[in-house]
Amino acid sequence: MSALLQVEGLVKRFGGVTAVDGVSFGLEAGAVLGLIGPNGSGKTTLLGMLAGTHEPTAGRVLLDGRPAHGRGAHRAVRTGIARTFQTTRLFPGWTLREGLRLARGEHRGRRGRLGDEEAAALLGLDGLLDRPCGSLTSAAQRLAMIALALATGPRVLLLDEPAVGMDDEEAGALAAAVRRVAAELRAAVIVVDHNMHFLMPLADTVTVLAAGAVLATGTPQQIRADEAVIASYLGEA
Ligand SMILES: Nc1ncnc2c1ncn2[C@@H]1O[C@H](COP(=O)(O)OP(=O)(O)OP(=O)(O)O)[C@@H](O)[C@H]1O
Repeated sequence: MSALLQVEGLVKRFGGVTAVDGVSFGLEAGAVLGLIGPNGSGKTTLLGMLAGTHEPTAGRVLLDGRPAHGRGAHRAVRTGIARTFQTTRLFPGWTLREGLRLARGEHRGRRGRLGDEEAAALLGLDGLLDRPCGSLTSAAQRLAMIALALATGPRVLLLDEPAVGMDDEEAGALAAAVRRVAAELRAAVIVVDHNMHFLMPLADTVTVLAAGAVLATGTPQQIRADEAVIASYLGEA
């Protein structure tokens, strides 16, 4: 069986800088991939190519065997690839329910869309649907951003440093929410984060980037024991 998401030989150059240098991997529905690596190793640029905001210099992204790269962020969402960002991008005066309505309305007709209560329950935001987003804790705002991404009915969800600024308890709740999203919605999830306490228990597979290329891929246990990974990244993480 071929993977839901197939990434084949992706390259991205910015002038003379090669940010991503021939990255390939496959990801099944319901699986969580952790993407780690030192600052500047190409993680955000790779997510940008998957999310349609960066045109690959070479290579391709296939969703269910069909090309899904280089078509702009809006088309990527329509195709079924949604992302969140390192910074929160919520309208502070809007409630989560209003945000969900907007996100859903923009992508009318997509399959598998979640109801408000269902989205809130998946993310552990029960009871917060009608509060202005600006009044939520920063951890709840990060979960709310994931809810908005889910409202578009993605089959692939890309999370860029979702646990930033969270304490251990908040990061644990986020990890549980991401697992529910993968298991219950059968979404393939890619999580970029520098917080190994959060990411290692969450990920099924971890891919390590160094200087734009894949240094190692394996289970969290294999990655923790990989000497090249420890030398280039985990030793300082
Ligand atoms: N728009 C751009 N123009 C020129 N160079 C860029 C651009 N975006 C990224 N780069 C370069 O590409 C390389 C990879 O950057 P990227 O942001 O993808 O890394 P990262 O692994 O996400 O880093 P971090 O962990 O700090 O977020 C870096 O050398 C960066 O300076």
